[in-house]
Amino acid sequence: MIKVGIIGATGYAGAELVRLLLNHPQAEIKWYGSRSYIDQNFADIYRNFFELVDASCMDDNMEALADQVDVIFTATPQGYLAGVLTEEILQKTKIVDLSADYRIKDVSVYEKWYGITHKSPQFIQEAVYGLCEINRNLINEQTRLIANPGCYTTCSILTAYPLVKEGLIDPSTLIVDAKSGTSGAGRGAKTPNLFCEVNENIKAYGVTSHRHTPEIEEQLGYAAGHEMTINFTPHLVPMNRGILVTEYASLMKKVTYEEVKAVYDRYYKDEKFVRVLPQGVCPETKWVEGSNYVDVNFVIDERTNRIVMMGALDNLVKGAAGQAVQNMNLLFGLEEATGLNLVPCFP
Ligand SMILES: NC(=O)C1=CN([C@@H]2O[C@H](COP(=O)(O)OP(=O)(O)OC[C@H]3O[C@@H](n4cnc5c(N)ncnc54)[C@H](OP(=O)(O)O)[C@@H]3O)[C@@H](O)[C@H]2O)C=CC1
Ligand SMILES: CC(=O)N[C@@H](CCC(=O)OP(=O)(O)O)C(=O)O
Repeated sequence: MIKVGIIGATGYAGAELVRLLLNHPQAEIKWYGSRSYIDQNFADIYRNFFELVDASCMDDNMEALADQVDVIFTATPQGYLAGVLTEEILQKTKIVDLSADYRIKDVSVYEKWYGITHKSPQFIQEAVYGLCEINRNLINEQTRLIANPGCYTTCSILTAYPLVKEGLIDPSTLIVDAKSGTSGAGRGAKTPNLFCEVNENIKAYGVTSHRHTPEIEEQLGYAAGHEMTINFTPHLVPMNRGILVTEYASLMKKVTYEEVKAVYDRYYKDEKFVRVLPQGVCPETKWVEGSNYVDVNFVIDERTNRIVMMGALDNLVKGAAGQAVQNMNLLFGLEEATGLNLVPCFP
């Protein structure tokens, strides 16, 4: 059994990790880390775990935890892991970080967009960007630190990746319009996320300044083979879970539906968690909810010579905890989908 510790188990992403790991045949949760609920029953905080979890919340002492577990998931705010990570910890245990601390290779870019000083940039180069469909060859039993991609970025990157990589679209024209349910903002109380602010409403935020912009640019830039600059506009919508992205770009040449479909199929036909939908079917968040799937599709607009690419995923599963478990499986040489055979739920 893989012994697991979760720092930030009491947050939305951490609690989703608990839900997934309870069903994982080879993982055992040893540590439910918290900051505000130390010594309280975990199942008193999230009553969906009543009679399923019999454990109290522990503190966030990474040094003590590293002696006891094989892997630590940090589902904590930006800057937390960078502030506590040491070489000693990494020598004892593996880490899958759900925050953005190690996702961006250029520390000055991280510091500019996040507005915080990175406390341990010496580990940035070592961290592997854990987008399994693209980087699985870099993740193995020797890997110590995974920078788990987040919800908007996973959806945005996987939706456009094949066409950027194949040079079918002009990367300089890419526009990513994204929508998220409110669980994407975490469990902490914030006025813009109160019921009356969100219900019956839809609003853009972080326009031209959202911190996921450089992450998408960096990763799609690797696919393009050169630096990219994009527009990324997130919106908050009155749903619990779900990310929907609609991406627009100019085509480099005239292409048919069949040609583009063949490209998507070439990249994703063997990918269990990426589903390329049939012609004319647009991805919807409700068809991926509770699962580790990303649904993608596209429509060519011959009138404007642009292509519209679409993707949908569950922000807490493929956008966070599910992807983190996928990475854990690779880190321990397990079949990548172990514990992740989750059928989407509806209604
Ligand atoms: N929500 C989502 O859809 C996604 C989130 N993420 C990322 O996952 C991480 C967690 O997000 P989310 O679960 O939404 O956030 P939440 O606000 O719901 O949870 C944050 C967690 O971190 C703990 N925590 C907060 N501050 C500290 C601290 N100083 N020291 C130790 N623990 C602390 C909290 O503990 P306590 O509650 O006990 O105080 C809580 O368990 C973030 O980095 C986020 O960007 C990534 C992808 C998707
Ligand atoms: C709705 C909402 O507020 N969403 C969050 C994204 C949370 C997340 O996924 O952050 P990381 O991918 O960086 O981990 C936001 O826009 O900041």
